Amino acid sequence: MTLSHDLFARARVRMPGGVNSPVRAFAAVGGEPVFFERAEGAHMFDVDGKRYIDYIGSWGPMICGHSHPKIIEAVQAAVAKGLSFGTPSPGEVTMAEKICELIPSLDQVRMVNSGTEAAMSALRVARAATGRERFIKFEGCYHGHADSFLVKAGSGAQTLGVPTSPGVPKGLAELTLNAKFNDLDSVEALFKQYPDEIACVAVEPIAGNMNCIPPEPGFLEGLRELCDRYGAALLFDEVMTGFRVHPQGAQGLYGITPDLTCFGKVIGAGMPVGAFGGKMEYMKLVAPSGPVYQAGTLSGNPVAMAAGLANLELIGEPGFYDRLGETTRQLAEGLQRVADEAGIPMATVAVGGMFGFFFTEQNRVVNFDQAAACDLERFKAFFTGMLAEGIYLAPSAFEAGFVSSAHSQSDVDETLAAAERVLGQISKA
Ligand SMILES: Cc1ncc(COP(=O)(O)O)c(C=O)c1O
Ligand SMILES: NCC(=O)CCC(=O)O
Repeated sequence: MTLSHDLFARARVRMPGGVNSPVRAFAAVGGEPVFFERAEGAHMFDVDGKRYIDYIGSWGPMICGHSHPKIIEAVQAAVAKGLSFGTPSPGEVTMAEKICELIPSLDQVRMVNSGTEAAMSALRVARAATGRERFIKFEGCYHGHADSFLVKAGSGAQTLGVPTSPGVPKGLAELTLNAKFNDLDSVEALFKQYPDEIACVAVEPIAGNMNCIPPEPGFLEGLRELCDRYGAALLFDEVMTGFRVHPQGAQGLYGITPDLTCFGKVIGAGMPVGAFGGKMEYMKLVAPSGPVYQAGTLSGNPVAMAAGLANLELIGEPGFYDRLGETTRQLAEGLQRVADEAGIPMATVAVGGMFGFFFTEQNRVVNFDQAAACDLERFKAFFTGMLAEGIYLAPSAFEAGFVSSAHSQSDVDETLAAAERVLGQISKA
C-alpha cells in the first residue's frame, strides 16, 4: 500500500477516473497512476519518495528541466507583484514581441490559456477569413479537445478508444475532414471533393500525438501548395513542436511558412499558456481589431508571462538546441541499439527534443494506421518495466517523448541500462 494508491482511491471518488486529464490515468498500460509531489531538473519524486527520470516533462513545457532556478525566480518576482490584473500588463507585450521576432511567419499573436484554446480560436479565424466551414485535419493528430477537433483525434482520445467523442454535434463533426498524415493524395482528394469549402488544413508538422512521426520529405511543402491552390489557410499546430525542435519551431526546421500557428507548452514553462498568431490579414480579424470574437479572463496572465519569458530566454542561449538534439539522439539511438541486441523489433525516431519508439518490424512509421498496428502489448510491458526501474515514460504508445536540457549523460546511461534489462526480460517472455 502506497500513498499514491491511497490518493488515487480518494481521487476516484470525487474526480472522473481520478484525474483531471485522461492521459494521466494509465488506462492503456494498466496499474494505477503515480502521484508526484516534487520535480527538479530531469527528475520527478513521487509521494512515496521514489525518484524517476522523467521523459514527459509535463507533456512538453519543461524543456529546461523542472524547477529551473531562473524560471522559479522569475515566477516568484511576478507573484510578489500580484497574480492577475485583468488589464494589459508589460509582460504580455514583451512576450508578443519576442514570439513574433523569433517566428517570421507571425505579424501578431494572441495569448490564451491552453493549446486547446489556441487551436479552437485559430480555426475560428481561418473559417472567418475564408468564409468557409469545412477543414482538413489528420487522423491521429491532436489539437486539444474543442468539438471540431475531436473527430478521429490522437493522444488520450485514441488511447481511450474515443477518437470521435460522444457529445460532439454531428452537424459540426461533418465539417471536420480527416486525411492521412504523410499522404498528399488523401488531402488532394478532399480538396477536389470540396474545392470551395475548405477553410484550412490543420496539421501537427511533426505528429506527436500518435507517438512521434516526422513529415516525409515534400509532405509539408505539398500542403502549402495545395492550400495556395485551393485558397485555404495552412494552420500549423506547434503547441508541441514550437520552440522544441528548433528555435523557430517545425516551420523553421523544415522551411515552410504557414498562415496561422498555434503555440503552448514551452512558451508557458509549465504555467497554463497557449497562443495563436499569423499574418496580419488573419490577425486583423481578431476582436477588438476585427469581428472574430476571442477572449479570456486570465489571458496574458503576468505570472505565466514571466515564466514563459524566462523559458524563452534560456532556450535562446547559444548551442541550446544542438545539445538538446544530441541528448535526444543519443537516447533514441541507444534504445534502438538495446532493442536490436535483445532481438526486439523496434523503430526509433528523434527530432530536436522530441523522440518516439515503436514496437514494429518496419524500420519507420509514417501514419496513424501504422502506429496503431504496432505491438501495444509489448509497449505496455516495456512501460511497466521501465516505471519499476524509475524511468517515467508517457503511459501510452500514442504519445511522443520529451527530453530536457537538464537530462545528463548519466540520466541517458541509466535509462539505457534499465531498457536493456527490461527488453531482455521481454525477449525471454
Ligand atoms: C499538438 C497539440 N495541440 C494542442 C494540444 C492541446 O493543448 P492543451 O492540452 O494545453 O489544451 C496539445 C496537447 O495537449 C498538442 O499536443
Ligand atoms: N499529447 C497529449 C498532451 O500533450 C496533453 C496532455 C493532456 O491532455 O493531459
